[in-house]
Amino acid sequence: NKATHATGTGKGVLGDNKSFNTLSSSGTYYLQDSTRNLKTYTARNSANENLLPGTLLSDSDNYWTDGAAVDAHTYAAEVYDYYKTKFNRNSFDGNGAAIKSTVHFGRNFNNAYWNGAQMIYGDGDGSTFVPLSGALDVVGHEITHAVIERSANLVYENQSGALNESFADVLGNLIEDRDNGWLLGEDIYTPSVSGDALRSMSNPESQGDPAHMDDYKNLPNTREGDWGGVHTNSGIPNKAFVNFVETSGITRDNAGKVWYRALTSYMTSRSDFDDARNATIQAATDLFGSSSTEVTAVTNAWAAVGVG
Ligand SMILES: Cc1cccc(C(=O)O)c1OC(=O)C1CC1
Ligand SMILES: [Ca+2]
Ligand SMILES: [Zn+2]
Repeated sequence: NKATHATGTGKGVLGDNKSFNTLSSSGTYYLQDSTRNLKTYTARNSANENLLPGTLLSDSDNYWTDGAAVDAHTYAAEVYDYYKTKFNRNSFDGNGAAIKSTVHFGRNFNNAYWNGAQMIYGDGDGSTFVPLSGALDVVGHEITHAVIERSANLVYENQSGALNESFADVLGNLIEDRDNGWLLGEDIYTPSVSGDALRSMSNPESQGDPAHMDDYKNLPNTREGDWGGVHTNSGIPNKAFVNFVETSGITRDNAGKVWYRALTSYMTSRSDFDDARNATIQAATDLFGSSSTEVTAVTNAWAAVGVG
């Protein structure tokens, strides 16, 4: 008998109820959404990347109690839908590529990343992080790394790497779509501390990150130097995006269209902050006209962080 679509239900990492597409085959349900080409696996706490993607998650009654898996699957569906409906992009490659997510990678693993082929989520150590798929902005960030790789393919070091991180933060928060929500990872970071986050786009300095070129951190291009500070110098383009949204009165959707068009039409692997400024000005010009308030706002937004 062939596999058929089913609807699973379950609780996410934070105990919230949700439903999602699963596949039913020979009496077993699988975490596979064939309408969006999503598959969610478990590494069963192995840290061996050679065993990825691991085991496709299955369940006997389609009621799922693995919160990390439920969130990885449902949030990947939300990210897929965002790219499809807002930008008419079918998956990260634009061609319906399978979005594979593996949860429970490693032990106490405080990390989440795109490894060039799939997403990998650790469970966190319970004090710095809870399972990292439990935040929509994180899942949006990780899948956007894949979109970036298949478009501008910004090299993950120095200014191009900081742009890679920034575009992932921007899209992650646009997809999460919270009121004045410019924090990253707030839902899964330090469960015993409220109000903090991994990063803040509106106030990078609050997490020790620069919000202006004057404070650009010249870190070594090594693992210890975070490849030239890609997760910290991202504060500068992040702040530029927040300036753009908050001074122009543009909708978040239209701001996202400007950034997406810059990324996919004008930026390349070695684009630096000045190139990103020019790309976003060109994209705003394409979409709203050279004398539009949007073009003025995006120009001022970069100037305010010392770019241009
Ligand atoms: C938690 C974490 C550790 C290392 C790299 C990344 C990474 O994906 O760059 C990472 O995920 C994030 O930054 C998400 C957005 C909060
Ligand atoms: Ca957020
Ligand atoms: Zn990242």
